[in-house]
Amino acid sequence: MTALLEPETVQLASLEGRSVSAWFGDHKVLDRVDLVMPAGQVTALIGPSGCGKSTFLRILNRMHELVPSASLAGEVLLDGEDIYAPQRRLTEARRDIGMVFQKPNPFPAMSIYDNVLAGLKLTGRKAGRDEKDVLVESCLSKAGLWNEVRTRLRQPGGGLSGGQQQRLCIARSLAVQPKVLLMDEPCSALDPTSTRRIEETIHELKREVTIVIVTHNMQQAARVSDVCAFFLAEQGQPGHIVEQGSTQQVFEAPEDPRTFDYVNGRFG
Ligand SMILES: Nc1ncnc2c1ncn2[C@@H]1O[C@H](COP(=O)(O)OP(=O)(O)OP(=O)(O)O)[C@@H](O)[C@H]1O
Repeated sequence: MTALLEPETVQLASLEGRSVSAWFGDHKVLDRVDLVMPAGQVTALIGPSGCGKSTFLRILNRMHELVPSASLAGEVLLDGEDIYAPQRRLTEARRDIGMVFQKPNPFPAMSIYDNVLAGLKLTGRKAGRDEKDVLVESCLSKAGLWNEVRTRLRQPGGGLSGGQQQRLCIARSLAVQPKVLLMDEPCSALDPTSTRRIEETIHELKREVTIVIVTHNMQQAARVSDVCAFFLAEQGQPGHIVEQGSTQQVFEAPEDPRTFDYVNGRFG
């Protein structure tokens, strides 16, 4: 059996969208998006509501195709390999590229311990009790939750606070050892203290997993990300990237006046 846990093994991977377009039926919502999300860095996707950030994020781990009317064009390269290539399995992309959603979604009646391990069944990996214990502790520690739950691992995940539930969901994502973690507004349902805890967790995690985060919070994008992409959908046009670059450049010296206006809160 493959060792379940190799704490010293860091698999940093880059993700790249190449000329990604997306449709719902005949409504085109993204137009030829090119974006490199560098290995071991945090990439923030920002932009007004409806400009296609979440759609782009869902394309990155093949969730977009779950919507019956949805289609797409372009490529998504994980370390240079197209996740949409015919020989690549859907489950492979979902294992390599995890997702944390806006609303924390642990299995509420399942124990904290079992919540962390919930994804393992999907990947078909088997583990003994000791191995599971090590994995649960490791993932909860990485998600910044271990000290708060170590004495109540058998209690239901639904009994945790919203912020703790979100960190539990991060731990659950980490248990299958993804190469990339996608986060779709992970703090929007949380209070400021829980938000800061998640942001600290993101800082810690980027040492071992590439992170892509959608956020409406400009301060958060500036605090957590290394790279930033500004999406916009103008006057019924499909969403596209207006500007991308280092977060410092996008926030402090944007080239496009629309970026300047957006990051300074002038619209959206
Ligand atoms: N399941 C769906 N069916 C049809 N249209 C959809 C669906 N999901 C999103 N859309 C449309 O696609 C466009 C992009 O939506 P998307 O949610 O990706 O934008 P967003 O930038 O993430 O918005 P927000 O910041 O509000 O979450 C919008 O016009 C939206 O109405």
